[in-house]
Amino acid sequence: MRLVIGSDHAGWMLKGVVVDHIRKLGHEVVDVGSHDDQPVDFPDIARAVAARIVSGDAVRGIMVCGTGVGASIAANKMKGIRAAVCHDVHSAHQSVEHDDVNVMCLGAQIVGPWLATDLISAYLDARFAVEDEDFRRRVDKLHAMDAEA
Ligand SMILES: O=C(CO)[C@H](O)[C@H](O)[C@H](O)COP(=O)(O)O
Repeated sequence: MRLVIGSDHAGWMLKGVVVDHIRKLGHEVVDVGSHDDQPVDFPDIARAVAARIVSGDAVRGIMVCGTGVGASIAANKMKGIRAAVCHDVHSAHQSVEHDDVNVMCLGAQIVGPWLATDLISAYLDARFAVEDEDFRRRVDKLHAMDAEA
């Protein structure tokens, strides 16, 4: 899978761990920064991550900030993005299976590298249950909300 990943200054160190893990799993990574601890605004990076998905350049994304919260708020402003903070393994896979989440957000101030790699594995192994009528209908309603906005 081709993935896009981004972080702000609070998340860039964990982003390095995440990128290494994703590559070890055999996925391709587009890294849109940050590459150091110089302060940057998470909405700018979230926009860059989201844009790659909306354009079709990447299938899914991962965004790391201090808490994951700002990243998810910002990414969800972009049409076609379903972003969620996932700090437990169940949410990391169910958010894809039921809700077709396409940007997982992590908080580097909340999760350590070991949990982060488990979360990434669960997220990347998961597939949207497109055959389930209820899940499909709910996600279609999200698409409709995007179209209305
Ligand atoms: O967690 C975040 C947003 O939800 C950000 O990554 C920052 O950590 C947070 O906004 C704090 O900002 P600061 O410039 O690092 O003090």
